[in-house]
Amino acid sequence: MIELRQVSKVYPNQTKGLNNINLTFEQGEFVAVVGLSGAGKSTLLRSINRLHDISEGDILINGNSITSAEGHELRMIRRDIGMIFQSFNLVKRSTVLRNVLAGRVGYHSTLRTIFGRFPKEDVDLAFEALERVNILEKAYSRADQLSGGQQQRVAIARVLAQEAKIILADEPVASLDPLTTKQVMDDLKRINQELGITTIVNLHFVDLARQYATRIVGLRAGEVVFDGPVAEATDERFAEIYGRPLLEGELLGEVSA
Ligand SMILES: Nc1ncnc2c1ncn2[C@@H]1O[C@H](COP(=O)(O)OP(=O)(O)OP(=O)(O)O)[C@@H](O)[C@H]1O
Repeated sequence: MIELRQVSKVYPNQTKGLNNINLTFEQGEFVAVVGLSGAGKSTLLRSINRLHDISEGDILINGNSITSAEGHELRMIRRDIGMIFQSFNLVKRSTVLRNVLAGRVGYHSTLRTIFGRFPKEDVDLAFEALERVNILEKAYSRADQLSGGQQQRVAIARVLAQEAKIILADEPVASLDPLTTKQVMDDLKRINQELGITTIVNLHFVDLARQYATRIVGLRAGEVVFDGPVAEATDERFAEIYGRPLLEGELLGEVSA
């Protein structure tokens, strides 16, 4: 479970990224966070795994405060949280397998991982993860030889190899075409259902959020302005969230197979 209690984030230049956020995410939920550019979606995700510090409030991961954790405790909490970024964040000149094995670094000493000496169980986990996202045959390809969609699936496999219990995906499909978008979103959804990994996805496209999530959180100017099931997330409600009717470009249209 993830709990945000009265969380605010003020950037050093005084911009308010989040304003008194109270949210609870149960284990196994698939939640889409939507809102216009600058609404605070990235700030929210980055706060959850403490990629940056919050200014006020507390964030609890399975009852443990990540806000006040340090050293070993912080590393242990972070090990359970996998991040997926719009830009994939792979080591482009390394093989796919090496990139997936990077998900295991939190389990070993730095020295061991610098020399790339991962135990066989880790390699088995990495192959299993690649199989789950259907790119097993790319294991020995260089990451930069893969298409954008395949690279994003490597990033998902890395999180699986990490054995993360929470996936935070920050605009994971923003640089992908509609077909690849569907494949990546399908992977995320399948993993959520099969493994019960709590998944929080920032999405720009409202339709995509409605298609994949079970719950939608709407942000505006750093505040939660909608939190409910997909069925309640109508165009009218989104018009309220956005402060104006939806534009064509904010609706992707149904992504079909
Ligand atoms: N490093 C930073 N320094 C100062 N202000 C920032 C920083 N990062 C984000 N902000 C500001 O915080 C607010 C929330 O930004 P955030 O990136 O979280 O929004 P977002 O909903 O993810 O938007 P986008 O889709 O454009 O990334 C915005 O006003 C933004 O300009």
